[in-house]
Amino acid sequence: MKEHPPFQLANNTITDPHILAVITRLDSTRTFPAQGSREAMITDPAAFAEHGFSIHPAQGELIYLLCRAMRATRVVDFATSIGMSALYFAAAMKETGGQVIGAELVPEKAEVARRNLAEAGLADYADIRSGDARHTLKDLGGPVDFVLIDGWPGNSGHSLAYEVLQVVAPQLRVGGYVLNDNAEPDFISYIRNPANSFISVSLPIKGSTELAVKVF
Ligand SMILES: C[S@@+](CC[C@H](N)C(=O)[O-])C[C@H]1O[C@@H](n2cnc3c(N)ncnc32)[C@H](O)[C@@H]1O
Repeated sequence: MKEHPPFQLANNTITDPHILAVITRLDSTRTFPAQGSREAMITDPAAFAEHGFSIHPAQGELIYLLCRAMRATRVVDFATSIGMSALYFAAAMKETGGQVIGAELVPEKAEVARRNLAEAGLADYADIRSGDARHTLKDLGGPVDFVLIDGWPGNSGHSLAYEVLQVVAPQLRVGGYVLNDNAEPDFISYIRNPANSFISVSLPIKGSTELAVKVF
């Protein structure tokens, strides 16, 4: 996993000191598992409960800015892990009066995420669902404005990113965004095929970050 410049408070997106304190703590305490652990990641995500694998600040700020720009009120965080991406989403939801729906398979991680959101004063703006996202995200309660697909190695023919996209894309409104970390090949070929109702760009953030918008 690539290192990135330390988190800086140079931008003017999130200014609440409680939220920034939690983001800064999570960013400065990242841990990375040993190389070659992909097999174990597929078979036992719980073995990685100590590792956040969190999005980088530039991705978080982009999420925050776009959610504010579109006045998003129902957004999805797959997956939540210990809550870094959920913090950026929930910070935006605090301003728009909305809610982030998070999905996390490992219960200990979901609990840590809830604690981090509470410490940031954002508990009221987040619904973190424990369990397999392919089930917990089936009913999002209405049209969704923004989805993060920050996945995990899958154990079937398709990546988890692709499979979760199939669950959430029908619930995304036209004009809604999908942001993807990890660039899973089957996900990328699906989202870049205009017949699938998306147009998409690859942004040079953390290697490559795919940003797509649903156009019909
Ligand atoms: C890359 S991390 C997410 C990081 C998070 N977005 C952040 O910024 O902190 C991927 C997470 O997916 C979780 N996961 C793996 N399989 C899952 C599944 N089927 N449903 C929900 N979460 C899953 C893992 O436990 C891991 O915490």
